[in-house]
Amino acid sequence: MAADELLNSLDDLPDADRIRSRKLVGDIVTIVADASGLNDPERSALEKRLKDGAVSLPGIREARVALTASKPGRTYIAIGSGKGGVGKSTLTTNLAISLARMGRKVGIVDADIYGPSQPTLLGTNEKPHAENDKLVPIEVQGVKLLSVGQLVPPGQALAWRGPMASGALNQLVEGDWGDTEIILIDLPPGTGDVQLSLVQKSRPAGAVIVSTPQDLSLIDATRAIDLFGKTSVPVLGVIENMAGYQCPHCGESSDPFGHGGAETSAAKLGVPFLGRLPLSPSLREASDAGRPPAAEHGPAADAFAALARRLLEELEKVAT
Ligand SMILES: Nc1ncnc2c1ncn2[C@@H]1O[C@H](COP(=O)(O)OP(=O)(O)OP(=O)(O)O)[C@@H](O)[C@H]1O
Repeated sequence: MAADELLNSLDDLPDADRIRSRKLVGDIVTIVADASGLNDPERSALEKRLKDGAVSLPGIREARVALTASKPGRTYIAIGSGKGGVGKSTLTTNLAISLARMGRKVGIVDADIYGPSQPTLLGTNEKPHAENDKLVPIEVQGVKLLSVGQLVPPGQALAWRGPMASGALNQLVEGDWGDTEIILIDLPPGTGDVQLSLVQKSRPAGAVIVSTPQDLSLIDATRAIDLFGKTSVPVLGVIENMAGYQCPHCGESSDPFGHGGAETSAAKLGVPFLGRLPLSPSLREASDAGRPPAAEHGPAADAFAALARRLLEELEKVAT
């Protein structure tokens, strides 16, 4: 059966009126469905009916279902990576600031128990306080922040085991976020239980995967894409970081981690490519000093703004 015909046959499913978009890559279908007005058990039942219905059609081996409208008016976006050190936290900070500069009310949940770096990246050591048993995010550089790094001394979160880490991370997600519209969740690198539980609890509208261009990082990024697929969270796109290096002295360009690998992998996996950022010593220096380039003017701020715009474009596709 042709792909179009196959997608049209989804219209015969019992919950077809809730389907907002569908996409077929090979024999895997991704369905975005509107779950507004449903409580948690009803949402789970809808998800199951759509999945079961879709895989009962000939030609569909796997169905990934993303439900929208989990928390009205607020959108969570998970920022993940298969491995550490690829620049996930740096991108989260700067994307958040770019989105805030576009007029959005933005928050960051720094859930990276292995290296909560948002306070450093945003140049703050202010601690949040609690009100009515909820943590109240601090406000810094135009964004709100709750970080695991604000709750424990440096290095201590590492010792947390699954349920303890998940409990603490939920407190961050369920903080008193007020009128915040978009919350970026800086996930711990990798695809283990802590990530899985956090994604299941916060039910992000979508996920962004950060990868460097080289093979090993891409294999891990593919695992991260898989984690979101299994939890029915649409991947909004892949960002390639540390792609290409221009020597500040001689001006010659080189590709220490290869070039274009993340874009090729994204195309193969049928997920959008949001863009790339070069390896830039000035970005690292500014980040270490708590001066996110997205808050300033210049090519780096423009590059982050372009990524943020692409992110919003992809978000609109899954949210409508
Ligand atoms: N494009 C870039 N050019 C140069 N340095 C970068 C770039 N992106 C990130 N870095 C630097 O790489 C280091 C790791 O970045 P970051 O902490 O954002 O990665 P991460 O993926 O969040 O790692 P982890 O999850 O292990 O904390 C930092 O020192 C950061 O300043």
